[in-house]
Order: sequence, then C-alpha cells, then structure tokens
Amino acid sequence: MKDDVPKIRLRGLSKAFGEKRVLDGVDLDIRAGHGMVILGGSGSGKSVTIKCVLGLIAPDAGTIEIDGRDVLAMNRREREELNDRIGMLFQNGALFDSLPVWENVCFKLLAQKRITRRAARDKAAEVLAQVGLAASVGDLSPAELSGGMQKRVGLARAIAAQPDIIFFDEPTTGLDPIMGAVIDGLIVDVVKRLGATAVSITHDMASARRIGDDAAMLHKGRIVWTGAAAALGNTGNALVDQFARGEREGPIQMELRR
Ligand SMILES: Nc1ncnc2c1ncn2[C@@H]1O[C@H](COP(=O)(O)OP(=O)(O)OP(=O)(O)O)[C@@H](O)[C@H]1O
Repeated sequence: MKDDVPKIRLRGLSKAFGEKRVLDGVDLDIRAGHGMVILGGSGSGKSVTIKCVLGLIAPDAGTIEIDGRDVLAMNRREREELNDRIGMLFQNGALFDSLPVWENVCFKLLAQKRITRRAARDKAAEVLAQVGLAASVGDLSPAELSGGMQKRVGLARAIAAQPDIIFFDEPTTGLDPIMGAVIDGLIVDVVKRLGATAVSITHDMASARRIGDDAAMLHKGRIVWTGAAAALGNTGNALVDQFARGEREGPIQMELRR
C-alpha cells in the first residue's frame, strides 16, 4: 500500500435523520498507522461518522474508502471480511456479563469459529497480559471487575483478532485521571505493536493529545479543522482552541439542549 493512500478517506459524507442534517459533507483523510482523534460537541455527529465507516449506518451521500477501496460498493462478504480487520473499544466496555472474561476477549474469534475453545483460553491469557492483566482474570465475570479493568478487557477484546484499524469511543470516560492516563498508555502501546490505525472519539483533551497524532474537529456537519493533536488548545483556530480549552466565550455558540 502506497504511503500517500490514506487508510480511511471520507468524501462528502452526508447523513440526515428526518429533518435533522447531522453530517453535511464530511471530508477526512486518516493516515495509515497513525492515531486520529475526532473532536466535536455533543450531538455533532462523531458517532454517526464512525458508524458509517463501520457499516452500521448507511450515509445518504458521499464516499468511504479504506485502503483505497470503496466500501459502500462492497458486497456482504467483502464487508464482513473488512469488518474482521476492524476492532472497536466501546464507551461502556460493552462486555457480556453472562460470559467469563476469556470468552469476552475471544468473542469474535469464537463466534466465527476461527479458534477452538481451548485455544481461545490461551489466546485470552496472552492478550490479557498485553493489557496488564493476569491470566486468572480470564475466569472472572465482567461484573466482578473495576471500571479500569473493564476498559482493559474491552481493549483486549478490541485487539484479540489483530485488527489493522481500531476505533476507540470515549476510552477514558468514567475513569479517574491516573487510570485514564494508564489506559491511554496501553492504547498507544497496543496500537503501535499492531501497527494499526487508531480512530478515537474523546472529550478528554489530555487523552486526545496522548493517543492522537492528528486531530479533526467536526462542527455543523463538516470537518472544519485538521492538524496535530499535540497543538490542541494552541492551534490558532479560535473554534478549536475554544473547544479544547473548554471556554464558554468564543465562536461556538452552545445551544441549550433539553
Ligand atoms: N439512529 C439515529 N436516529 C435518529 N437520530 C440519530 C441516530 N443516530 C444519531 N442521531 C442523531 O444524530 C446526532 C449526532 O449524534 P452522534 O451520536 O453522532 O453525536 P456525537 O457527536 O457522537 O455526540 P456525543 O459526544 O454526545 O456522544 C444527534 O442529534 C443524534 O440524536
């Protein structure tokens, strides 16, 4: 794959729900092997954007390319093969309480019969070690774990099938600042080890700077800025800097929401 082909390329991505236009021509390039953080106010369409890329929501218009391939034109089997290469860490972990941790970690591999149950136990232990958890955690129920441990297990599940794209939805939400930094460190480590492309949504600017190489700001249905995540708060773009610093005064007029 040539370096100048982005891992993910969005062009003119649009989506409305009824009268409400959420995405209004999103253009975004996400570099292979880099971390992209998507910023934007509540309800600005960050999750809808990611769901379009995952194939969970069909956009009304626009194109989505992954490795230069038009994903909206893929048949079901091609789409499934693509999804096998994508991992996802959900905001609340989204672990199944009815299954022990090891089955959660290897859920996808087991569901697709890509691994035996015996091999899955060993695989889970190996992946749990990568996120700093002992093999014995594999036998616990998710309900027995702290929030930080649940995030680690969610991260282990996201990487178990060795994806080359991983989405992180609010990875530090609900964690104390130190545990948030620990999880971010793990994310950076595992993404680097896999050589994966990481796409994250976060409202936590410290986290954005840690896990992002690049950042993009979604506002009024479009990407209004892209740049280095390290510069967040000092980008020179009044809109982005207001958002990153959490200032009430600035170009972003916050609507009061019910
Ligand atoms: N399936 C759906 N049907 C109708 N409206 C939807 C649907 N999914 C999302 N929306 C609307 O689209 C808008 C954008 O939602 P989205 O979840 O992408 O926001 P977000 O930027 O991720 O916000 P947050 O930071 O609060 O999670 C919201 O107004 C939401 O109500």
